[in-house]
Amino acid sequence: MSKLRVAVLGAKGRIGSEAVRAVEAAEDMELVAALGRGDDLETLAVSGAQVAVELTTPDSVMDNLGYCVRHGIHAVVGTTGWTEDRLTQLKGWLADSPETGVLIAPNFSIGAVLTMKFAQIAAPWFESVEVVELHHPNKVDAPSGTATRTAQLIAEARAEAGLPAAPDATATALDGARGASVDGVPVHAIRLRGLLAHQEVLLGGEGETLTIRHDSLHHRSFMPGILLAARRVVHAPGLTFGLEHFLDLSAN
Ligand SMILES: NC(=O)c1ccc[n+]([C@@H]2O[C@H](COP(=O)([O-])OP(=O)(O)OC[C@H]3O[C@@H](n4cnc5c(N)ncnc54)[C@H](O)[C@@H]3O)[C@@H](O)[C@H]2O)c1
Ligand SMILES: O=C(O)C1=N[C@H](C(=O)O)CCC1
Repeated sequence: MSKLRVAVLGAKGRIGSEAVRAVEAAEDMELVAALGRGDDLETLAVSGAQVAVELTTPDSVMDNLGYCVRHGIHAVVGTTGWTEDRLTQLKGWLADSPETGVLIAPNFSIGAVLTMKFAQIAAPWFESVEVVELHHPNKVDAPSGTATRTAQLIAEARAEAGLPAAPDATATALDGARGASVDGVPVHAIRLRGLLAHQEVLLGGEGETLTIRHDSLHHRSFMPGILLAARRVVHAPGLTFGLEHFLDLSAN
């Protein structure tokens, strides 16, 4: 059987360099290109890449995806910084290239995907909820893409259940003391040397609290999700947002 031809963009970065090793080690894949900042995107077409794994920076991702979609190269995207405007632009490009698939995953680690799912399930049952994300201090965006997505899913679940805003009597606060509000859910971002990527979802009701915590301790935690996504995205035209759509998360 022919191998899946995979390229990595951001190949010298923290997660990109790990992805290069993971693709090289995968028996059903061939690493056909490994691009860093300033490298010629034409390499992707010339190398015959079927899937580009995009792990660069929020200022580079749109140009890279524009190229991939124009050339019918499927993409698996871990880069953060997604806004409604960016998603609308990407969907427009995909409409002109209907056989191309793009998977955007706020987080590729299975534990983080499950954290989001568990938080979504728990959200309607608790009065209070806050999200704390903790990352290495070289991270350029805050809050993390994972925390933003987690808060959006929680807010949707609370709205569907008809829950009012969480109780909060704060009358005076220093700017930032109550975190950033993502759809009404407070999100707090910690940056600390020694950390990689961690998240806590804190839920509270009368007389009880529930804490859902996930820790990525090594960039290897993201690799099974990236490889799975690369295998699946070639069969999933259009935009898929969230790795959970490529996993069967239904409980037996
Ligand atoms: N979804 C996930 O599971 C997940 C996990 C970890 C990191 N991330 C995200 O991935 C991105 C990269 O994270 P990182 O920690 O590896 O950052 P990093 O700064 O270590 O790596 C980014 C790399 O991309 C390169 N780059 C920038 N523009 C480029 C371009 N146009 N073409 C090719 N390469 C380019 C940079 O030179 C750098 O080497 C961030 O947005 C981060 O939040 C996502
Ligand atoms: O290290 C990073 O940067 C990470 N970024 C993603 C995010 O913003 O959620 C995923 C976790 C690691």
